[in-house]
Amino acid sequence: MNASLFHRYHGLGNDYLVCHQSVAAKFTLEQISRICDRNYGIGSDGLLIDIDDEEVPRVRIINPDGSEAEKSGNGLRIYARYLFDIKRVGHEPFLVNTLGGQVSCEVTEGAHQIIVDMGQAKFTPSALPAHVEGEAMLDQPLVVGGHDLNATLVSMGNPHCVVRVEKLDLALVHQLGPLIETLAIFPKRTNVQFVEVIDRANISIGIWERGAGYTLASGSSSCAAASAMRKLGLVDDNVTVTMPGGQLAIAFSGDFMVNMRGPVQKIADITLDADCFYDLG
Ligand SMILES: N[C@@H](CCC[C@H](N)C(=O)O)C(=O)O
Repeated sequence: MNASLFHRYHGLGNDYLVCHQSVAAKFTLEQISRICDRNYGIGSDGLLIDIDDEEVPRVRIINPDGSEAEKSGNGLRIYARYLFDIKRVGHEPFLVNTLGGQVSCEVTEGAHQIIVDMGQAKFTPSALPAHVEGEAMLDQPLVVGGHDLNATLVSMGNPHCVVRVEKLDLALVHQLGPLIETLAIFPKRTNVQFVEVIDRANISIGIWERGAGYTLASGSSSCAAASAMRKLGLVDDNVTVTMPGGQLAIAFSGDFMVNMRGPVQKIADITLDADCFYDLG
């Protein structure tokens, strides 16, 4: 196994590097942050580490700031495509373990469309976790940076704060996203979505990701935003989520079981040069 081989993929412009656990083991978290840096490293919205010595494939999801995420929707679609590319799976559905629970994946349409059963959306604040009283926070007032917002808290295995707006303004996502991510009520920080409901089958979202910042798309964010709007009764069971990077199809069944379908493309295999860390000491 090449000591520094990375595989680069994107899902709607949310890009990840994938590497085997033996490659990741060579690097500190500071070095992984450097690898994800867009100016001083290869650049990516995170690193997916393939753990292949267990019965069920497992993926670890490292954000560009070195923190570890429990789950990632685009990350899971990309990991599924990677497993298909290295011929560990075929077109049959298969399981993947994450810190945020087990999911089922299926690689379809010549490997360009991936379906993931993302598990259940949960609304109890303790699931995120969030220091909020009550069984759920649904479209409740939240004042941030002098703005009166309405927020719904959702866990998809990872934490999400979904802000419903009349008109989506991406400048506000950049401005308030980092403030919401680090509010004291979220001890593990949170991902943030601003959501405009277009109609009962369409929503439009802007995303601020925990540990990564502004991203063009996010799978777990799409699931969380659609779940929040479904819980509020504003959308039906099939929802198209439009993001700056493109669209994902979200479908609900049972008690908020969430299915996600969307594309993945491979970009490159990349060999890292050790000189990348020369100035890190
Ligand atoms: N891009 C992802 C989410 C990645 C994890 C997130 N930053 C977190 O810390 O929870 C997605 O597509 O879901």
